Amino acid sequence: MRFGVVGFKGKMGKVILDVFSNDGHTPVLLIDKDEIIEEDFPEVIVDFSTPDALEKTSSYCEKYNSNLVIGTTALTEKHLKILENLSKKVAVVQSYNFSIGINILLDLLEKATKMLKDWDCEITEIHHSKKKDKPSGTAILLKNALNREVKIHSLRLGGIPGDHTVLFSNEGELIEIKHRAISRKVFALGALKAAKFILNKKSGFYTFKDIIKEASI
Ligand SMILES: NC(=O)C1=CN([C@@H]2O[C@H](COP(=O)(O)OP(=O)(O)OC[C@H]3O[C@@H](n4cnc5c(N)ncnc54)[C@H](O)[C@@H]3O)[C@@H](O)[C@H]2O)C=CC1
Ligand SMILES: O=C(O)C1=N[C@H](C(=O)O)C[C@H](O)C1
Repeated sequence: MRFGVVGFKGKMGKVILDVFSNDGHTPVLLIDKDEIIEEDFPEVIVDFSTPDALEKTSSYCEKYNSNLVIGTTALTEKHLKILENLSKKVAVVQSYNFSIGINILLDLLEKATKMLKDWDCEITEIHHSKKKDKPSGTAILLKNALNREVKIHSLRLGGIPGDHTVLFSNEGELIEIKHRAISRKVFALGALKAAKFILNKKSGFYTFKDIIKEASI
């Protein structure tokens, strides 16, 4: 496929370029804060950058009729509205976490929270010191799956790609449900799976959870 990357100079952008190129796909549009390299029209644009880039990303999707995979976190209502409108014209996959493990964990939590409704519950997330947003997008997804008020504890240190733990405890027991991304490649592989999924779709809004359900992982 011909693909574009928004945020191509960033940590995720570089890994996405590597993973997509190694799978035989061709980068034809590269966008970062201060540079645009436009060689051809992309069938899919992948955006792991910053919420401020979204209007530009959306305008490129419209210009080229490109489908969009977006992993950028810290989106507000305004950004979600832009994505909703865009998804009437092209296919959009949006997720705050493109790992398979977290998306399975979301399903498990919906069940666990019902079984453990009288237990205390809190979330911890640990990421590299360069991460700009807090709490992580994934922690917000986990909180939504728990469907109750829970505290999120955020730590920023070193080069950790992404650890998330949900803790349930009563007087005598502690259950820890933990996910660790061992490298950023896992998110790029998820983005590739999403890009292949929407390649020939006309329009619509999807999450990564929809995709792994349909593909049976
Ligand atoms: N959904 C997922 O699975 C994952 C999401 N992320 C998210 O992806 C985003 C990027 O993460 P990193 O690569 O670690 O950050 P980063 O800071 O290393 O890279 C961001 C890139 O975006 C560029 N950028 C800034 N403003 C821009 C603009 N207006 N237009 C175009 N490009 C612009 C920056 O110059 C930089 O190259 C974050 O929101 C992060 O939370 C990260 C990993 C996994
Ligand atoms: O910024 C990151 O690095 C990550 N961001 C996502 C998030 O905010 O949840 C996903 C992953 O944890 C890595």
